[in-house]
Amino acid sequence: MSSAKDIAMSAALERSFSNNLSVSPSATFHSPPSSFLSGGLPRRTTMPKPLKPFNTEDIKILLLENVNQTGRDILTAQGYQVEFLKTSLPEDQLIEKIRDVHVIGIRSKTKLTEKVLREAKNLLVIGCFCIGTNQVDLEYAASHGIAVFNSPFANSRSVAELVIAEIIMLARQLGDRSNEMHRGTWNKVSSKCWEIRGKTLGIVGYGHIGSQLSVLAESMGMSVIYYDVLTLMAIGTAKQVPTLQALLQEADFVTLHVPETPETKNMISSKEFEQMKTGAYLINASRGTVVDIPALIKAMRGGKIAGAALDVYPHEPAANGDYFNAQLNQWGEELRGLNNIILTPHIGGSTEEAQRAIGVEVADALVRYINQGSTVGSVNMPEVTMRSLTLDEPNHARVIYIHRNVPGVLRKVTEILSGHNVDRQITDSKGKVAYLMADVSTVNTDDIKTIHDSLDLLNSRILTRVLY
Ligand SMILES: NC(=O)C1=CN([C@@H]2O[C@H](COP(=O)(O)OP(=O)(O)OC[C@H]3O[C@@H](n4cnc5c(N)ncnc54)[C@H](O)[C@@H]3O)[C@@H](O)[C@H]2O)C=CC1
Ligand SMILES: O=C(O)C(=O)COP(=O)(O)O
Repeated sequence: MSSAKDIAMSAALERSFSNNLSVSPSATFHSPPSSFLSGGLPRRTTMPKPLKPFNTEDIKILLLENVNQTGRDILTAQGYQVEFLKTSLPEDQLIEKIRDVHVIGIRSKTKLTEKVLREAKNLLVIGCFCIGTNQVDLEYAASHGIAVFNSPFANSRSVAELVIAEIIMLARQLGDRSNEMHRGTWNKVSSKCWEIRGKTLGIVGYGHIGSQLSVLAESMGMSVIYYDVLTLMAIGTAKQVPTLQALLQEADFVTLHVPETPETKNMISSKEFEQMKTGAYLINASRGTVVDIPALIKAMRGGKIAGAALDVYPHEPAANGDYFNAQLNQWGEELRGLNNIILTPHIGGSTEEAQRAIGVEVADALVRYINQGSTVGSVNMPEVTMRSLTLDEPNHARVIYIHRNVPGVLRKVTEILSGHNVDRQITDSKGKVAYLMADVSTVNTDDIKTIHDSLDLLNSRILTRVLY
């Protein structure tokens, strides 16, 4: 029977068949860093050391958009090769780079379209170190066996706090007064400056951010109404309204917290501005496509809208630097010329607290997926996990078979595994893709190769991985 080390070697070899990993002859087990153990998998009282599968130095990771140090530390501690860039990349450079890597970490700017992903022949997993996943073609990724993870709420509080600040800034025209003082002008006015106490906040999209904001706004004396496509539990004394129109007609401040989808594109346009109260305010910290910017400019110039705060834009640059001058948009100059408009460079989630938490959460999810195949928290794969195999379980292998969700697959997989003891197995599906995970024992190097090759020959195969 092979030793655990042999099996790790063979696992690395097996992976090289499906993922073109180069395999170093020095594959060994290392004691795992603490992050490996902190991933939310079942713990035992006397914790056997989880196996560190295959040669982790073979895993190549590209991190873009200044992913936080916490995340980089977790990934480098695993021994992976981590390349880090502060900015996003233009499409041609992205395509060049993505061909080579097994993992890519991005934030909201990097567009992983079908065109880009088609070139990503070795890619196993994408980490979105942010909330939004609209920048990734999730369906294409899933149908090619690429799992996608994000951080669903680690920056929600930061966004909600930014919006609170903006509500008061707009109500008191703070941006304009501050700009005037910077230019040396003393302009003390109270006309059309308001307290927020007693005013109505209309929240569009009552998810993680919207509901957090609801709590903060009520604690400052605002009344909260919200509109959402789902019927959701109201927090505090907030009230759900049945239509967007009902919200727009009643709210003094309208704030948007919906994802970017075809339905939310230009959700707030001329018709919606017409429906808003005269003198109302608009805040958009969701996605730039949700607001029709020329319509906003018109509504502000005509006095219908008394102020606006924009954190997000239809086109955002890959790196810090000149924006309105560099971007091909006709309205940049017009926006800057308006009164009482706050323009921020997509900083809703940009706090130390949020970025550190996101770094840890997403990097941990990537490690669990790469090393153990666990898809818990994935946004485009069925959620499947099992406890990790440990050093006191030699001659085991973990089989991961991502396949098209069609009839008859399980029978064929069972046949392939039938010569071995299947210690545990779990399978689940999401749409057209299914994910099967099985731990088999009494396997040696040749067995693993046979299992891998046989699974690879099935018509239903999307991706086969054998770990340990
Ligand atoms: N400015 C920034 O830095 C940040 C922006 N965001 C953006 O904020 C968005 C919202 O974030 P979360 O609250 O965490 O998302 P979430 O998924 O928790 O909540 C979104 C809510 O919008 C609702 N919704 C979806 N489509 C809708 C529609 N057509 N009409 C009405 N409601 C609709 C959903 O049912 C859900 O309740 C993210 O998708 C992201 O695009 C998120 C974090 C930071
Ligand atoms: O979390 C999100 O969806 C955001 O919009 C924040 O994006 P960022 O990480 O700042 O690129």
